[in-house]
Amino acid sequence: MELSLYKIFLFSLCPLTLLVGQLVSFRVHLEVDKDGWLNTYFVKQGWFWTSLVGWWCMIRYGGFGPRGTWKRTLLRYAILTVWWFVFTQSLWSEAAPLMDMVFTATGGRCSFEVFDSSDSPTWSINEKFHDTFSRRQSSLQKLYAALKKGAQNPPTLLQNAVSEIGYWISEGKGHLRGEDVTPSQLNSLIDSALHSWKKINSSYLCRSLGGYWIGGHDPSGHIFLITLMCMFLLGELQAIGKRALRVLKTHNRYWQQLREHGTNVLTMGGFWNLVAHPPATKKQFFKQLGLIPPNIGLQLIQLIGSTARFIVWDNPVVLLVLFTFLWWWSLLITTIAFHTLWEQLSGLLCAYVVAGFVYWKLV
Ligand SMILES: CCCCCCCC/C=C\CCCCCCCC(=O)SCCNC(=O)CCNC(=O)[C@H](O)C(C)(C)COP(=O)(O)O
Ligand SMILES: Nc1ncnc2c1ncn2[C@@H]1O[C@H](COP(=O)(O)O)[C@@H](OP(=O)(O)O)[C@H]1O
Repeated sequence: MELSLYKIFLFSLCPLTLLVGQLVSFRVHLEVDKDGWLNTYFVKQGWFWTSLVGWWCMIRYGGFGPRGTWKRTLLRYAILTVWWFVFTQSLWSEAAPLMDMVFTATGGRCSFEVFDSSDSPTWSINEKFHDTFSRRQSSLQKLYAALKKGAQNPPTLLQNAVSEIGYWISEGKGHLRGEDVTPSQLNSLIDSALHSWKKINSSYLCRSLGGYWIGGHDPSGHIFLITLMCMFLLGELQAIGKRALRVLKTHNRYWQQLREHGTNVLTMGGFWNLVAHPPATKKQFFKQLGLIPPNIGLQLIQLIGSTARFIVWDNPVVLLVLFTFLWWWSLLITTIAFHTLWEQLSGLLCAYVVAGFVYWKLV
């Protein structure tokens, strides 16, 4: 295989991003919302989006035609999908994914340290017990449900623990003050009860019971997945790139429409006013929408429609590039804000060796 400039870019993008992220993290401290829309709906469902865009490009650029490259693409996709699945997902409900096996084999476990067991006389929730208020609340609810479900004829102390958690859920405070039990006793009671009922060997199961993963070496699942996704999309771009560029250049009509309708919309009375003073409420938004002259409204709808058609139907390579950029950006954020360097490196390496082999040997 000859080493083109593109190949150098493909093979070095993720390792270089990790390096840059590490350097930036020395100077910048980032607070990232784990439950933001990008992470929740896109990165955490990343293999779905990547498959969809990858295969859609394959279909639209004639990959399934007589001279299509679908057989090779399918082989590469199948290898990457199997590896993604084995590394991050449970093959069956009792089995742990590989990344969680590494974690438990290196001393990690699912913890249920709910209450702060420092010397403080007042009962409070342990700061390490999940990182935001809403995550804490939902984890307390999961824990409450798990304890109620698991304990048939629970001993009094465990009953106390359940009712204490119930109090924290409904009142935001506890009621065991002054009773003859300490926070650390309750913690170990909850911990040993749950660990004796179930073999908690995956982060998914741990979270579903309200616990959190501590200790051990936890290879970054995000870095693993994003590296796999970037390499798949950029790797397949090689196969469709030339054709996609040719198609992109033939859409003069769209550019002409964009210029015409775009100029009309931009010069519309009140447009810049709308940009400068965006509506604060939904009501205002619809009121301002109603003020748009009908012919301009029609042009706006046509513009949105033809842009969607231009991107999704005629030139899905734009989607491929947008998604690759989205994944790359999330990779950078993950390398700046999450995990230790070694956990980032192991996540990267586990994806890189397989994706590297696939795009080195199977192209
Ligand atoms: C598929 C056959 C190809 C034939 C081609 C026919 C053409 C059809 C055209 C389009 C079809 C599109 C196919 C879509 C199939 C998609 C299949 C899926 O992948 S569905 C599952 C999606 N799941 C995910 O993406 C989850 C990803 N998330 C994770 O792995 C983890 O959450 C994490 C590693 C990111 C983090 O783990 P955590 O424990 O730390 O939270
Ligand atoms: N780019 C990103 N944006 C938001 N959250 C991220 C992120 N990268 C990682 N995380 C979060 O950091 C935690 C560790 O990720 P991972 O082990 O997969 O690398 C995960 O938390 P949760 O699993 O609690 O949501 C994940 O959602």
